[in-house]
Amino acid sequence: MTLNVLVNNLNLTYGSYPALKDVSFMLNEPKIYGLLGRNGAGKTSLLSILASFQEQTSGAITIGGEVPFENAKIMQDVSFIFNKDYKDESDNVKETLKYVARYRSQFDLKYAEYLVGKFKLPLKKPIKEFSKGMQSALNVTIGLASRSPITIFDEAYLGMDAPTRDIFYRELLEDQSNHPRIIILSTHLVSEMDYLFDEVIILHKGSIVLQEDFESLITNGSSITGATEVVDEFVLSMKQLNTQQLGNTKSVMVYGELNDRDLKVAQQKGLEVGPISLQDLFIHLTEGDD
Ligand SMILES: Nc1ncnc2c1ncn2[C@@H]1O[C@H](COP(=O)(O)OP(=O)(O)OP(=O)(O)O)[C@@H](O)[C@H]1O
Repeated sequence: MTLNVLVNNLNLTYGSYPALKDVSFMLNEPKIYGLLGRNGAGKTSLLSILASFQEQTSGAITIGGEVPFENAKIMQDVSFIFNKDYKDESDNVKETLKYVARYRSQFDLKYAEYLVGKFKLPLKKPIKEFSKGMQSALNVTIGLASRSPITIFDEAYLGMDAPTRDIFYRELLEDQSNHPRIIILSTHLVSEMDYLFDEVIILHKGSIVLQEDFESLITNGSSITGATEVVDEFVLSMKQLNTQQLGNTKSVMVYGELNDRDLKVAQQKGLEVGPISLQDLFIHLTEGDD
């Protein structure tokens, strides 16, 4: 079952500070959505509204057609995994998993135990004595094993070392292919995680600046590099995203599919045509006046 998420002209202000400005989007397929944004862009604010942790100032949000705030039925179907503070948590992994299994109807305890083994988490040690990375691994275990129709990971990898993050990413892809649901991953680690995303949403200063299918985003963007005057002429009528100049060599990021003729002309003129990365695009779309 896929619950769709509809967000319409959502605003959130803290005092007079506008943290979210007219945010609208729709998630209606069981996919992995990458939510990208720089520090303070509003990712956690947005995700905490989706998870009913707080209410918006104005605008509408529905999950499966229902308003999620203080809605016990919808809250059952949404898991929000964030960097929880476990400093007072004297329960161990075993007790914690048992507790979660009691209130998450789709929780797969066997799978959770398998993940605990993969992450090599001690079963009997109190969680407050775990390292930051171990606590994150436990959070991820709970998030994956809950199998909630809407699962949100808000920078869930914090403190994990590279091999541990790799286990997280592999398990995420494997479990998503067996149990498709709406997964939202908020992250700064764009180049490391881009292959996980089916769709990308970029939030900048509280507003959505892009929502696009990852494949088409990457195939529609190119970088054109060569002698400045030749590059300038070639990209003249194209949508230009970013420019870098090094001596007389220029590199321009363009958006819009290049046809065979364009590619032939580029070759004849000695231009190098390369792919763009999501990271390049992210940097470009979120750079600016700071
Ligand atoms: N409780 C709060 N009171 C006042 N301002 C807040 C509060 N929570 C967040 N903000 C502000 O709202 C803006 C968005 O914060 P938010 O935590 O949503 O961003 P983020 O994209 O998750 O950032 P990061 O990537 O650094 O975690 C920031 O300017 C932040 O200072």
